[in-house]
Amino acid sequence: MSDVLEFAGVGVRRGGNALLDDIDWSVEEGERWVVIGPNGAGKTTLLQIAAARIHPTTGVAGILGEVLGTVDVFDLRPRIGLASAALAERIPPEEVVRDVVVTASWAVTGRWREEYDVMDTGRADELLRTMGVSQLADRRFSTLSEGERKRVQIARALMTDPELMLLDEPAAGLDLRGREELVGRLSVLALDLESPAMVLVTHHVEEIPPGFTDILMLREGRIVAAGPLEVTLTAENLSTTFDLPLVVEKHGERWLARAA
Ligand SMILES: Nc1ncnc2c1ncn2[C@@H]1O[C@H](COP(=O)(O)OP(=O)(O)OP(=O)(O)O)[C@@H](O)[C@H]1O
Repeated sequence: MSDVLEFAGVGVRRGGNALLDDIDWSVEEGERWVVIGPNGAGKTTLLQIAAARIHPTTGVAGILGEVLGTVDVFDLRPRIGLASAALAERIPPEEVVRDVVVTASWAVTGRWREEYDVMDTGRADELLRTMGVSQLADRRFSTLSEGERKRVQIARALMTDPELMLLDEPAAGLDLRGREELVGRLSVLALDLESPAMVLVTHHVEEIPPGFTDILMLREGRIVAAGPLEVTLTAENLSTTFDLPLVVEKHGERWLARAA
C-alpha cells in the first residue's frame, strides 16, 4: 500500500449512531485535500482516523503504507503532523512558544532529546519564521491572539517533518485579516513541492488556500462527492452537502459561496 491514505469502507459507530459510513477515500503523495461539510458531518472523526488517534469500527484505514490496527500507532503518529483545537487545548498556558513547537519533536526522539536539543531549537525557530511569528518565540502561548496561536500550531505540526499534514479548521475564530494571512501562508505551503500531503478541514470555501487540489464533501457521515476541486466543488454538490441552495463562484484562485 503506497498511498498516503487509503480508506476502504471506513465506518465509525458510537452509541448506535453512524458518525462515518462507508468511506472510500484515497490521498496520494503531493495532493492537498479540503474536507468540507456542515457541523456534525463527521469531518473531525475522519481526521482523527487519518491521524491514527481512533480506529474505524468497520472497513480498512491505510495510513502511510500501514494498516491501522496492525501497526503500533506510536510509530505512525510522529509521521503525521496534526493541528487541531483539541490539541491546542492541551498546551499548558505557561508554555513558551518555542517549546510548544519543539516538544513535537521530543515526543518522537524521546530518550535522545538531549542530543537533539540544539538542532530542534534551530528548526523550531526556522518554522516560526516560515509562519511569520518568529518574534513571538519567547512569549507564553496563553498570551497569543487566536491567529498567532493557529500559526504556532501549524509550525508545531511541521516540526517532525511529517509525511502527512492534517489541519482541523485552522482558520476558525480568525478575523478577516487573520484568515487572509493564514490562507496565504497555507497557500505557500500547499504550492511547495517539498511539503507533505495535506488535508484541511473547513466549513467555508473561502478558506480554501490556492494550491489545494482536491475536495471531499461530507454530509451526515457519508461522502457527497470527492475529487479534483475544479470539477467537484460545484453549486449542486455544495448545495447537497449543506442542504441549502447555494451559488459557488471562483475569483482568480479563490472560491466564494452564498445562498442562491
Ligand atoms: N463519542 C461520541 N459519541 C456519540 N456521538 C459522537 C461522539 N463523537 C462525536 N459524535 C457525533 O458525531 C457527529 C460527527 O462529529 P464530528 O466532530 O466528526 O463532526 P464535524 O463534521 O467535525 O463537526 P463540526 O463541524 O461541528 O466540528 C456529531 O453529530 C457528534 O455529535
